[in-house]
Amino acid sequence: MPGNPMTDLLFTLYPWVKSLHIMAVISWMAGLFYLPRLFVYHVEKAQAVDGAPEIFFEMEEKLLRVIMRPAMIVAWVCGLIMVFTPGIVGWDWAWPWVKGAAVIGMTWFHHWLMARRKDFVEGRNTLTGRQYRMMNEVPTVLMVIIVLAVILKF
Ligand code: HEM
Repeated sequence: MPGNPMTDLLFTLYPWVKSLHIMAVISWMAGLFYLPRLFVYHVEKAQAVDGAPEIFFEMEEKLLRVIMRPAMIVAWVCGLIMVFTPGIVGWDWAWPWVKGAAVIGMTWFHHWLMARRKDFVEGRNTLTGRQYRMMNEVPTVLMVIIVLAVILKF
């Protein structure tokens, strides 16, 4: 639809929005990979050292609030702007649906981590280091699915 000012604007912005999307996704993923690792050491090591649990609380809270939440919001906003840019997403293909499902899974995982942080703060964490190590594979698997979906466009 050339000539429509809104469409023209979305086309002009598209490479910039995509760049911002990828920057946000990198930052979000960094936290999604690292926070479960912090939980592993929080469970297994923190009790042995005076003052260590408080340091872990602060690191976990800052990572979620300062890096992960803003990055998730920017990734979603930029992703949705591209979804509404005509001609970018072909809904007849499988990849947008596969990516959409994986991205919802990634967002669920983010909220799962938030809930586990709350458990730590309230002293009612029940998961072991091994369980947190296993949950660390969730964002890895979802990332592989998402990257293959956006690159192969099956
Ligand atoms: C948060 C919700 C998300 C939405 C709504 C979304 C949506 C989109 C859309 C519509 C595109 C444009 C596709 C194209 O230009 O052909 C795109 C590109 C891309 N997305 Fe996402 N995305 C999201 C999250 C993610 C995540 C979590 C990752 C990585 C783990 C990711 C990785 C990418 C990459 C690498 C591209 C560039 C692909 C290319 O060069 O064509 N996205 N995204």
